[in-house]
Amino acid sequence: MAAAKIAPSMLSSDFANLASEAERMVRLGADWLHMDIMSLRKHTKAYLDCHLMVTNPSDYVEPMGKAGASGFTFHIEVAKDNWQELIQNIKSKGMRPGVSLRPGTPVEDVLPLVEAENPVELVLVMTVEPGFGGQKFMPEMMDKVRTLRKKYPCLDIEVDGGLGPSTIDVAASAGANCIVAGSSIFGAADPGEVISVLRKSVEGSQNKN
Ligand SMILES: O=C(CO)[C@H](O)[C@H](O)COP(=O)(O)O
Repeated sequence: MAAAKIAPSMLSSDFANLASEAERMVRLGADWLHMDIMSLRKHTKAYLDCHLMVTNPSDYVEPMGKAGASGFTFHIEVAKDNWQELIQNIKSKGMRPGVSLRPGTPVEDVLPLVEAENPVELVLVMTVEPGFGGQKFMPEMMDKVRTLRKKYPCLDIEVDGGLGPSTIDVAASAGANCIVAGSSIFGAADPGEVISVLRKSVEGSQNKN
C-alpha cells in the first residue's frame, strides 16, 4: 500500500519567512513540502535581481541565465578561488555579475573583484546574516558601504536585511543606492508608500553629495 503523503504547497507560505514556514509545516505533521518551481520571467519584464545564497554558484549560472535572471550575485566566501571565471561565465550568459559579503567578511575581500579588468557591477553588503527575512538591521555594516562609496562613486552598492523606513536614512547616507526590503514592503498596509519613502531617502542623500 502506498503510504499517505501530505504535502503543503510552499507557494502559499509566507515567502519572507520560508525557513520558519518549512519548519512549521513539518512540526504540524507534513510529510513532504511541495515546491512549485516557476519562471517568473514569463510573467514580468522587471529586472530580476538574483542573490545566490549557495555554496556552488557556478552550477547555477547556466540555469539562471536560461530562466531569465538579470543580475546574478554570488558570495565571495564561496568563490575565493574562481571568481574571475565566475564573472566571465555570468557575463557570457547575459547577466550582470554582483558579489555579496556576509556580516563577518571584511570589505577588503571584495575590492579585487571591483577593480578587476572584468569586474563585478554590484556589491551586496549583507546587513543581516543571510537566511531569512525579518531580522534586525546591523548599522555597523555601514562602514563597508562608506568605504565602497568613497572608492567607487558609480558602483551599484546594495544593502539587504532589516531595511525599511526606520533604517533607510542610515544606509542611504552611507552611500547605498540599491535597497532590498522584504518585510517592510510586503508587511506594510501601503507597500507603494514604503517604496516611495525608500527611494526618496536614497535620492535625497545623493542630492546632498
Ligand atoms: O536575503 C535575505 C535574507 O537572507 C532577505 O532578502 C532579507 O533578509 C530581506 O528581508 P527583510 O527586509 O525582511 O530583512
